[in-house]
Amino acid sequence: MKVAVVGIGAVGSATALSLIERGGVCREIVLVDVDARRAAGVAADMRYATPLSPTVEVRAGGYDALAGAAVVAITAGVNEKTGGATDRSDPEGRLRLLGTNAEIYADLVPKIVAVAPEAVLMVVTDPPDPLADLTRRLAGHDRVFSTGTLIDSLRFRVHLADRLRVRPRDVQAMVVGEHGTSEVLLWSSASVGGVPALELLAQADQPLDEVKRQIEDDIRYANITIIEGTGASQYGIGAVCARLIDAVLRDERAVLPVAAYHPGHDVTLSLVSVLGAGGVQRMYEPAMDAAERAALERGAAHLREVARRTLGVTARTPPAG
Ligand SMILES: NC(=O)c1ccc[n+]([C@@H]2O[C@H](COP(=O)([O-])OP(=O)(O)OC[C@H]3O[C@@H](n4cnc5c(N)ncnc54)[C@H](O)[C@@H]3O)[C@@H](O)[C@H]2O)c1
Repeated sequence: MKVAVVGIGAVGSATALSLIERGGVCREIVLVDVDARRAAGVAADMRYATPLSPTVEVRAGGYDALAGAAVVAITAGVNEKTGGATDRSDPEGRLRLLGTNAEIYADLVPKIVAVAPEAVLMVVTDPPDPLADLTRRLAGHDRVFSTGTLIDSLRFRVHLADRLRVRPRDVQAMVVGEHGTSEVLLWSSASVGGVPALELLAQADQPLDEVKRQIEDDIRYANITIIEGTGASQYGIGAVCARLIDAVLRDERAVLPVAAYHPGHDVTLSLVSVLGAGGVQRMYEPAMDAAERAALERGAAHLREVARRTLGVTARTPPAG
């Protein structure tokens, strides 16, 4: 199996390395970047890690090298730092990057689809949900999903686990909606070993509202906290990308909060998605209380408005081709 990564900056490089280290996900990894020398340098560096993992080849190439790719991860474009989206008080957040990155996608998606018409396209570039809507349209097919709120859900689990002093793996907690400022943390269903997380947090000395607000801020602005330290969030998302590619290639039908076009909301957003061959196979609405549901509806309406305003289309516009 061949996997391609388009955009070999911080996120693309972390994705490729995670794929190698995860092991056994694919036989070949192709790296493509508008800066061909950069892609070649990263491939040359990573090749030396491959003898430590199950057999995998890494090489750089042009778009022609995507022929036969089963999954293409698109990580090309400006990040929050370069695109000026690092202000915690800005309600638009990552949506500020849409204009610039939509132009980049308009250039590269047709090139990908021309050589890899069967590939599942995984959108990682910010803002991933509107860009997945655009990609679906440009590609002319529905095998498109975005990494959505899986990374936010992992952050939720990690910060809850910190507070509750348990390992994150044993925390069940999900974020749905937009991968962005309108995302919705599902506090009502967050649990540890079947015990509601809110009940456990209420036993702490600190007032519950304060704890919730602190955790929400940690998650909502995790990207900015990371960027203030390193300039780019990359390792967490790189691991997420490799995990999702694995789920697609093995047709796992893994149940994960990733984003795909949802006809009911008429936009791409994250719900409970079944991920396997071909991308997202089904989506379910998770249990939500009234406030969470209202927040999800508001976020979806905002995403629809963004699609109309910035892309000049609604996601319902039939795919081209
Ligand atoms: N979905 C998520 O959860 C998530 C998490 C972290 C970052 N991101 C996003 O991922 C994107 C990449 O971030 P980064 O930190 O790696 O940025 P970066 O600047 O390090 O890398 C971007 C790469 O894209 C390449 N590129 C630009 N235009 C291209 C084109 N037309 N064709 C091919 N390659 C092109 C650049 O040469 C560069 O190597 C950003 O939009 C960032 O905000 C998303």
